[in-house]
Amino acid sequence: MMHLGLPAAGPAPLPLAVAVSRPRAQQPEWPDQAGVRAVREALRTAPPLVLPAEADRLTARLAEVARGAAFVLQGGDCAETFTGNTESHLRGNLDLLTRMAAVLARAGGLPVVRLARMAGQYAKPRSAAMDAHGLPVYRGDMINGRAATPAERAPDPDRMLRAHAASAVAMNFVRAWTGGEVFTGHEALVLDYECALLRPGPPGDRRPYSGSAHFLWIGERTRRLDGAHIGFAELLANPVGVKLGPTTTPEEAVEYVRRLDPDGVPGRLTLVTRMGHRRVRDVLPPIVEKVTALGHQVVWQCDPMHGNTFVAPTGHKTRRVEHVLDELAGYFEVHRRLGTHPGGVHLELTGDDVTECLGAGIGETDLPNRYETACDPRLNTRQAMAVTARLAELIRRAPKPGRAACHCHGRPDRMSAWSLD
Ligand SMILES: O=C[C@H](O)[C@H](O)COP(=O)(O)O
Ligand SMILES: C=C(OP(=O)(O)O)C(=O)O
Ligand SMILES: [Mn+2]
Repeated sequence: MMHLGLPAAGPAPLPLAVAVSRPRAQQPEWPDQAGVRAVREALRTAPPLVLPAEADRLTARLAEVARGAAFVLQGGDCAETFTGNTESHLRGNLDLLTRMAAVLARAGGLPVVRLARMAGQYAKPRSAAMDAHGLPVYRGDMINGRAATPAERAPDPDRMLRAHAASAVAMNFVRAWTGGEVFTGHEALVLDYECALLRPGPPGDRRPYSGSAHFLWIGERTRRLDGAHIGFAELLANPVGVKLGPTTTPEEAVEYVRRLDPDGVPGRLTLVTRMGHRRVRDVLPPIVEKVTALGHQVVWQCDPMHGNTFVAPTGHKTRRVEHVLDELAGYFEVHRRLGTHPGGVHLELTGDDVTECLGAGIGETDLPNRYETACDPRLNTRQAMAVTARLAELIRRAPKPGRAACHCHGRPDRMSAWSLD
């Protein structure tokens, strides 16, 4: 791995058991501990879904993004489901991601790294523990069922095995359909699952690799610095991300960089900012400035979805495309002003013809027509392509790295006019 010339290899990582014994937010209350132990054992010996060398390849691709020579497009369902793990759904989402990447690659004259929220996005952090019926909330197919009955909502550890199997099927399809160069990622949420899927790297490596995905991120609800999720992410050899919501302070952001990228490996850490369209222009600049001053080559990525969710009068959780576009514009404005690379975006979208977000032909009265998401509202194809067109404009207008006054990145050594990978 390439290092930045920061102090060489930091302190040895903590033992896994110590790291994940810290406060564990958003974990299922499994009723059956013997069942959990048996599942963990089965996952420990199961084939991993991805291999260490693939994760290293992604780190190298993200290092290109970090230094301004590429762009990363991450997208897919908010929550995958077992019944939705079909050929047409996977193909629709992958094809949409590929179409979008092609437009962005042409606009920017830069390679676009495709990172699918797929083959593992089966667990959800929730705002409330109980739903309107007084039942435990749905937390993703890896944990419990969506139907509003006590039996379905009871956490079932066997679902972790089903999630692994469904992810393997999806991963097989991703590899076959795309020819192998689309990477996958999901939120590292359920620690019983993620810890059991850790695998050793090459001899001599101090850090284990995740066998569950190429890229894992820590969510806004589980990112406390003294918590188990950040402890887990610190240990990994894979590239990792952390979601930063509008309450993040610049000092906290710096601490994430120190903790999650102790060795200064370009592309190791992605900071996923999801500030909301109203806050992004105020909250993002001091964070970017303070992190930039540290000298690490992180990837900046904008998630313009999660800060822009509201409930429509119909009762549907939704998002307006215009708010998504505004947050993206704010993100580009901030990075352009500060001379940093707006390295990527992270979107919830689907190739299915859903009516979950507002805009591009979908109004409030259309929401009930095909509102199919298991959790958050996704952009449909038309909406995602509208976002892509706007992104293409923003990318075209952004100063090209190496030509602009970009004080944190070296000159890119690889500028391809048309490339998806
Ligand atoms: O995907 C993100 C979160 O899991 C989701 O927004 C939480 O939804 P909730 O606020 O309805 O619990
Ligand atoms: C839970 C998610 O986002 P956040 O942690 O930013 O709320 C998500 O990406 O689905
Ligand atoms: Mn979501």
